[in-house]
Amino acid sequence: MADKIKDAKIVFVVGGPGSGKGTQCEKIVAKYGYTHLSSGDLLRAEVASGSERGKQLQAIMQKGELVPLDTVLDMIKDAMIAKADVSKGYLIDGYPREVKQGEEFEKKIGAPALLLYVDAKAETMVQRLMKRGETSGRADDNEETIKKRLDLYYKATEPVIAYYEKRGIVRKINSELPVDEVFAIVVKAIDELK
Ligand SMILES: Nc1ncnc2c1ncn2[C@H]1C[C@H](O)[C@@H](COP(=O)(O)OP(=O)(O)O)O1
Ligand SMILES: [Mg+2]
Repeated sequence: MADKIKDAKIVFVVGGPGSGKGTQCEKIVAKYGYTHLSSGDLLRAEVASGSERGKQLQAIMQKGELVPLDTVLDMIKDAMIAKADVSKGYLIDGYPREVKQGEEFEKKIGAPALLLYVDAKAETMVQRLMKRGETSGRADDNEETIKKRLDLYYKATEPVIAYYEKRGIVRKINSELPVDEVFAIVVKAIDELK
C-alpha cells in the first residue's frame, strides 16, 4: 500500500493560518485532480465525530497548540492509502507544522516533490481569519487563539521552509495578491513538476 503512494506526487502546502492554503488547494483539486488532505480538517472531523480522541484533540486545538505528532500522521497516512488507487497527487495542507513532523512523514510515507510556501503578512492573516471567523464556526478563529497560532507558526513552522529550501523544492507564493493571481503562480510551480 505504501508503495502505491510513493508513485504519486506529494506536495506540502505550508503557510501561516489564514494565508490561503485551503483556498489554493481547492483550486488545485479542480484543475489537477489532486487529493486534498488538510490536517486541520481531518482533526476537526475527528472532533465532530464526538469520539474520546476527538474531545482531547478539541481541547488542544482550542488553545492553538499542536496535537501529538503520531495522531496527525496516522490520520494523514490512512487518508492517503484510502485514495491510493485514484490519486494523481496529494496536497498535504497544513503539515508539516514543525521539522520533526516532516522527518516522520518521510520515514513513514515518502518524500515531497514540492513545497508550496503560501506567504502572507501577519496583518493580512489576522484580518482574513477574523473575517473567516464570522462564518467558519471554528473554535480557533478568535483573536486570542489567532495570536497564539501565529506565534507558533513563526516559531515552529518557518524552520520547515528553511529545511526544505536546502533541497530546492520550495516555491514561494505571494498570497497577498487576489486569489486568481495567487493561483497563477501556483500553477507555474505545479506545472514544473511534470
Ligand atoms: N488571496 C486571497 N485574497 C483574499 N482573501 C483570501 C485569499 N486567500 C484566502 N483568502 C480568504 C479566504 C478565507 O476566508 C481566509 C483564509 O483562507 P484559507 O484558505 O482558509 O486559509 P488557510 O487554509 O491557510 O488557513 O482568507
Ligand atoms: Mg485551511
